[in-house]
Amino acid sequence: MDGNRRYAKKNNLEEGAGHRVGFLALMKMLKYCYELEVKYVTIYAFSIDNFKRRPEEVQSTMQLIQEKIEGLLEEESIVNRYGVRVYFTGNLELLSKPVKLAAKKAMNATANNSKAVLSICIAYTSTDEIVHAVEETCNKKRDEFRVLDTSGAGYGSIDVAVADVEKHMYMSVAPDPDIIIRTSGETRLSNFLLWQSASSILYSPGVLWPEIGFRHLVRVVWDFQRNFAYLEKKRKQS
Ligand SMILES: CC(C)=CCC/C(C)=C/CC/C(C)=C/COP(=O)(O)OP(=O)(O)O
Repeated sequence: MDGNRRYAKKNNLEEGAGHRVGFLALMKMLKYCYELEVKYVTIYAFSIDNFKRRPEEVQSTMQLIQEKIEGLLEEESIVNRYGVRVYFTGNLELLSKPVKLAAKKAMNATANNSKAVLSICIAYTSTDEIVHAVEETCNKKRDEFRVLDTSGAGYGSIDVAVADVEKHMYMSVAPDPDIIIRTSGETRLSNFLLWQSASSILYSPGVLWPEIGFRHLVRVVWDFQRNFAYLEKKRKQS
């Protein structure tokens, strides 16, 4: 969701207002996705690098995020209207207690929703996710090995498969994305889903996030559908 602050500047608004309009754009885009029956949507709400912003900015963005997470639980929210299960994926230990609590409450409250899945990447970077998953995998393998190794000969080498690591990814709650949309004409992934995006197509409309609309979504879905058969063939060959 790139470009909220630039949108605020462009329209002579306060910085925080850019994020508020950005949130409205997010709700609008989610509605379009669910109407088009896109089952999995993942959003990059706040990266670990975003914590390096000015402390007042981090605090006000986090306050907004907390307020909006709590709003997701209202009866008329998009999450409840479309039966969406919400996951917060990231290093949640880096969040303040109230934000962490709000996130956990939202995950519990939507746990029985099954029509779609919304993963909200918060306190997330892909490299952190990979390191965390590798660490968890090694710990698990070591424990399994300990149980099996009665010889006392030590560990030797332990095999690790791609699927072992994937099981421990925060994003194991959703399949790899077909499409990644990053606004503002930026084509960098900025540490978002690096592992999962090996076969994704990247679409980068030149508008700021709050300016995104239905036409951008339709265009990329249309493009994806046209190329789907070709992409599937390529995937199977590789
Ligand atoms: C519950 C929930 C999902 C809340 C989401 C709230 C929300 C819209 C957060 C966006 C925060 C963010 C860092 C946006 C990127 O724009 P930027 O600040 O990098 O803007 P710039 O590219 O113009 O600098």
